[in-house]
Amino acid sequence: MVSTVTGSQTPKECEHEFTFTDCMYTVGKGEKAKTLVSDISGRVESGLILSIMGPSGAGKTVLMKMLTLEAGPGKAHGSLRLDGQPFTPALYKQHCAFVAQHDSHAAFLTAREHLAISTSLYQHQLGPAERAAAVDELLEHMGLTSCQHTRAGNELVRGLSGGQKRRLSLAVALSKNPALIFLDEPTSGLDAAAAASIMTFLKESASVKRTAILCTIHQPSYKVFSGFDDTLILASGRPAYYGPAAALGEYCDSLGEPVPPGNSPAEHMLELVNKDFRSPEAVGLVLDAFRPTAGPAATHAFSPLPKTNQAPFPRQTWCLLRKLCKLTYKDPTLYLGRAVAFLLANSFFAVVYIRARVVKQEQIVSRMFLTMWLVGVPAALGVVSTFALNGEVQAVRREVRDGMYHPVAYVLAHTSLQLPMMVFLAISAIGVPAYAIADFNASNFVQFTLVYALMLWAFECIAQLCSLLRNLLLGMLGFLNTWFASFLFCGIFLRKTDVIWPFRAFTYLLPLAWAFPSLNYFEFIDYESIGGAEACSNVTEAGCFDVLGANGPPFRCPDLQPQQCLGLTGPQVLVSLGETYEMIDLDVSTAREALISLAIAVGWKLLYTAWLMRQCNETAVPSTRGRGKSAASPEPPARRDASAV
Ligand SMILES: Nc1ncnc2c1ncn2[C@@H]1O[C@H](COP(=O)(O)OP(=O)(O)OP(=O)(O)O)[C@@H](O)[C@H]1O
Repeated sequence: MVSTVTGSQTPKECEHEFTFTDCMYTVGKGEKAKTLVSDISGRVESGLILSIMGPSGAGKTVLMKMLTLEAGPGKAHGSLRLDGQPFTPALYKQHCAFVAQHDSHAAFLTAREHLAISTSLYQHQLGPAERAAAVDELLEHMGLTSCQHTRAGNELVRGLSGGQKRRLSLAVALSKNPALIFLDEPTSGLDAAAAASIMTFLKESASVKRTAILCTIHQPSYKVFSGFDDTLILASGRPAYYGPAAALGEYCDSLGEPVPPGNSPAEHMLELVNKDFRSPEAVGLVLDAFRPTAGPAATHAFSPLPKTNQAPFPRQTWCLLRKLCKLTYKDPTLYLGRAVAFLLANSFFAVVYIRARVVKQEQIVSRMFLTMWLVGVPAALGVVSTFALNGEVQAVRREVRDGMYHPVAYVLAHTSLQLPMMVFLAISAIGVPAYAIADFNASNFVQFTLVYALMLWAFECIAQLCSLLRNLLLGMLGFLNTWFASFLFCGIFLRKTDVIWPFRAFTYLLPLAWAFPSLNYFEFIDYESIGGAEACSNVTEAGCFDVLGANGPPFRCPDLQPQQCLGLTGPQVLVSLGETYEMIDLDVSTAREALISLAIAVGWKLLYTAWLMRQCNETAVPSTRGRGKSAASPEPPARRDASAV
């Protein structure tokens, strides 16, 4: 049995301190309730690194999520305090930063550009020269000066190495000057040398920047482990050791399990508590031997937490807009690549329907269907946005939680760029295919383009909404299904009135049904003389298709088959088509339809914004209820001292 440890004297004065006491996390209810972590306590202060280690399934991720106030499926209990104050989402936002296990940099921005953006948001009070100096200092501090102009890269684009990316993530976090940084597995996926170099930079950041660092780590090498000040080892959700990393070897001795020569204490201890290597009873003995130590009753004196103000809202929007513009220029995925894809796809359809380029009776229906393909196919390619934005939104959620900017600033910046890009995409989609190849009526080019751009924007907003689904595949399927519903219920295949409820809602809420009538109107309305089928000349003589009286609407002879003659002028054609395809209408109010399209797009955008804000604000503060008397005013635990074991 290991003796109870009195612990070293916690410094009575320190800059900042984060404590977590008596932490417990449970999922499920009643008989199915399961405790994932329990009885976990620890503390970390400025300048020190606390590592949370444990074999796979020990509860590191659960604990890290709980400490960073991330909402999860279960209930968190315990007391978290920063400088003695209850740890709230607001305190987290102001004074903490999180470095996720998977870096989420914009692949096409360089290390310097990433830091320039984070610095101008976090340190907005500095002038341009001071900010540039701050970026230089961060680059130098994290050893990134030599690769400052290298883009971050991703699986497809070469860029920074894994270790450099991790250091860039740390540098971005440091640009906030946080009191506390949480790191999730900072060395995972790195080779031994890169992991050791990360450790060096972490130590330096803690001591030079006076940051408290708390990180989870799976299996540290000796070099990495020796960089930690304190360590908390978990197994089966319980603490197996908490104290100075340097004292772990002695603790193993006291357990009667000395560290074998050539092994690191961390490696040895992790084997002692790993159920894959030892029996549950043997692991249980190690866990039972651990005695948590009560903290000293002394009150601490802390330096005041720095006053951090988020950049003013217009500045946030402006910085994000600049970042997004830069990305649009450098990253072809989102817009430039799609513009080319639209051009190629629509050119294909224009060539397939090449005979319809001559406006004559036999080709009018083909021309209408060509319009449908020119509209429908690029709309479906909005799925690319769901894919691209799913990655981006993960970074946005994290940055918003870390207080870099407000989610509405991001939505505004994104929308300000998105709107002109929709016009650009519309021109790419129809410019050459519709007007050069298919010879559409150019007199309404501007109106046609604007309605088309509005329709694309509505789909873009739907794609954005789908990108919020955490499962990318479900997001993409969600978008494609919505697009398909829009296509099916656009009014060509089914009359609105024939669609049963609740499916009829699709005919009102989705964009194609509102864009298609206007686009056909703009294409056909100005044709003054349409040649073709012989029947048409007879028809004219018979008086059909004439304007009734002076101002009446055009009409078609009741006994005339549409395939014989659809009309000699654009308005007549619109009337004829409208008899078969209900949504085509000579009397369509294009302004009204455009406003409805706009309202649909704005509706989807508002839905997206609300959901994004909800995701960004999903936090869970552990409750202290139901944890007994000690939980009401828990004391932070004392660090174990090497000499005390
Ligand atoms: N939502 C949940 N419902 C039920 N059990 C869960 C849930 N989340 C996690 N667990 C369980 O809690 C335990 C701890 O999981 P956690 O992900 O924290 O482990 P870990 O230490 O981070 O492991 P690794 O290093 O492999 O990531 C595991 O046994 C896991 O199966």
